Amino acid sequence: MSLKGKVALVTGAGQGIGRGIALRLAREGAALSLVDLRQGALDAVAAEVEALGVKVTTAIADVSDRGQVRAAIDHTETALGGFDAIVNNAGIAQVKPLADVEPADLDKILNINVGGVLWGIQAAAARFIERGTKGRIINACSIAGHEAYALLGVYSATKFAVRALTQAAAKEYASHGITVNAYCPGVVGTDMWVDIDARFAELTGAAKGETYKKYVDGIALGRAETADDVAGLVAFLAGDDAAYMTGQSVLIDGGLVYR
Ligand SMILES: NC(=O)C1=CN([C@@H]2O[C@H](COP(=O)(O)OP(=O)(O)OC[C@H]3O[C@@H](n4cnc5c(N)ncnc54)[C@H](O)[C@@H]3O)[C@@H](O)[C@H]2O)C=CC1
Ligand SMILES: CC(=O)C(C)=O
Repeated sequence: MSLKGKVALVTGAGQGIGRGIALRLAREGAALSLVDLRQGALDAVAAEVEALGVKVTTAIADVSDRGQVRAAIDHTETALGGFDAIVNNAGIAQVKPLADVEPADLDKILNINVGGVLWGIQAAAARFIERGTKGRIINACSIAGHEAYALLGVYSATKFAVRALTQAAAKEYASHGITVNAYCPGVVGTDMWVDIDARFAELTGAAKGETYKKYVDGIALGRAETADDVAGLVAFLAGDDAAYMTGQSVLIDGGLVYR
């Protein structure tokens, strides 16, 4: 598929899955607006994107802040001359037994994982409608959005919420030709999983690496997922071949959760 002439904004683009998505969309010809919390990380990914021969810009924004998300979209249009797709990828994990969750924990993860996706949907849809763009909204869900995991209960709840927002937004914006879908990765070897594994070790006494290995051992295709595995699905969702698809939260996990 070609995304030549399209402009895509990716949040959480400074590393991990977001970086992989940015590079893949760039390889398909899209101009990229990279959004994250850390300028150094954004600059490094921007250099990789630029080397692929497409235009790129960066913006610092905390996705839990609605005003900052809107400002990042404004910046994208000004810098790249358009805005066709948003990938609401930024998210955090939290490993805790439900009994130990504090109000501040809940606020933080809801504000980023659910608020960040909601503000991205809201701001992108408003701009697409204003411009008459049949835009694409693509959200980060997870296997944990289809099946909740012990010690990842609140994280799982945020991903169930992303699935709900994806369905509701698809219904609300379909009449404008805007599609809304989500990708649901399994176990991707990013820093997020390094942290999850370390927290499981603290809480359960598992050896370092043991929890990650246990999860990966459950994957039918026999290996951990890469950011590029996820990015291929996101490129499809951003492209013409997905024009008739909306409201779906698609599992891409090598065979781990079956729905
Ligand atoms: N790693 C995995 O196995 C899986 C990850 N996911 C989801 O994929 C998405 C990306 O995950 P990873 O790349 O693994 O995570 P990561 O932790 O490696 O990278 C996340 C990026 O998001 C940025 N970020 C965090 N909070 C932010 C905020 N408030 N505003 C702006 N940027 C922020 C971070 O600075 C970082 O660059 C997340 O939504 C995650 O829940 C879903 C399923 C599996
Ligand atoms: C990080 C994540 O979504 C899982 C369940 O691996």
